[in-house]
Amino acid sequence: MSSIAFVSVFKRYGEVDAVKQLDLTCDAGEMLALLGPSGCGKSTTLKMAAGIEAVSSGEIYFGDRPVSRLAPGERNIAMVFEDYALYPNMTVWENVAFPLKVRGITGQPASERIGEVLQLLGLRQMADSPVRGLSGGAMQRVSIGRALVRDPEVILFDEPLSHLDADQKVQLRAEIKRLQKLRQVTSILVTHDQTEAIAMADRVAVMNHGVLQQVGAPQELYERPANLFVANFIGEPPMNLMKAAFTGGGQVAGAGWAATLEAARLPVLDVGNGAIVAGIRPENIAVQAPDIAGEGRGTIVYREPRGDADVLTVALEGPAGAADRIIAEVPGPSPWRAGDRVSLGIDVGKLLIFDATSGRNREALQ
Ligand SMILES: Nc1ncnc2c1ncn2[C@@H]1O[C@H](COP(=O)(O)OP(=O)(O)OP(=O)(O)O)[C@@H](O)[C@H]1O
Repeated sequence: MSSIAFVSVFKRYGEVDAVKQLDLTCDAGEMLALLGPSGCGKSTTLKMAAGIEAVSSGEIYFGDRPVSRLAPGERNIAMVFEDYALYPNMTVWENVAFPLKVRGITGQPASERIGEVLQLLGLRQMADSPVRGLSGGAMQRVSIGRALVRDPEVILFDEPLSHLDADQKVQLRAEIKRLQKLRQVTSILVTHDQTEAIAMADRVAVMNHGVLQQVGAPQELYERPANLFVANFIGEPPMNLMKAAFTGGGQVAGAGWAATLEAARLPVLDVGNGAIVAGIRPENIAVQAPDIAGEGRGTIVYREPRGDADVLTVALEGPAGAADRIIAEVPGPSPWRAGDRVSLGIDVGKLLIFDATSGRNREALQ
């Protein structure tokens, strides 16, 4: 078991900088998710760890060992791909046996390991079935079995759940997490799906345009996003992000709302007069009767019932009519309907302040 460290890694494809100045470590035994929109450089990062793509500059270490000049076969990694990459005419057993066979491990030692892995993955009953004809979930289990069977130093998961239906996704992500923890295999997971990253990974690295934006535990990214990109990317419905300004006395105001921040936060937040953006998550806004004092008033323009929650879009009442719209998420079913006039109570302790130009969270640690 070893860590994986990217040190000042760049990857250029001609004119395109796919990965820029990446400094990132996946600790030994950890599962680290690389998360970001299409084209952000997450697959390229994974391919460089695998040795499928060469780094343009910088170094990748497995533990203390620099690996960036080693061929994939010399790195002791296993990969799990989104399209399973199995041999369809071989049986489940034969597919899992394959990596051992190519390394000359056969007979009793191989059978024991294959049997154990099939047991772990609940595949014992289908050992003799051809892979062709299995469900997507079962196929992906087989490819996980094939990855685990030879105890690799590192497993690289490339969008492993993207072809599965919702039920299988939920089941398999729990399964992968369980096995990864049980075997303590250092793992990197590439995904564009934040639910998947948050459910499976110990830490999540968010990338955009080839640049690492933030790395941290899921809760950390959610509660203390380092910048506007992460704030907007993590969370559904997304964080409300509104142009705002400090108006004196610790008060921050936008179009149709105003909140007073705790004095202790002001030395870090109310600095200079650069433009700011205020951020608040929908669940940190209370929706109440219009006569109750709050941080703003408005009218519900849209209500989306989600069973256990209602997502309410509120058009605030602004001085010049051009006020913000705020999304609030309240426990459901709620009494609120489109057309209701309401008062909004913002949980000011959860209100974040970002520099509008750099996008940086003024309270970010990194
Ligand atoms: N072989 C290649 N040749 C040229 N450009 C490439 C190549 N592979 C990737 N790129 C470019 O590098 C950038 C990063 O791509 P990458 O596939 O790593 O992103 P990604 O976040 O994994 O996206 P996706 O989820 O769509 O795979 C993109 O601009 C992409 O077009």
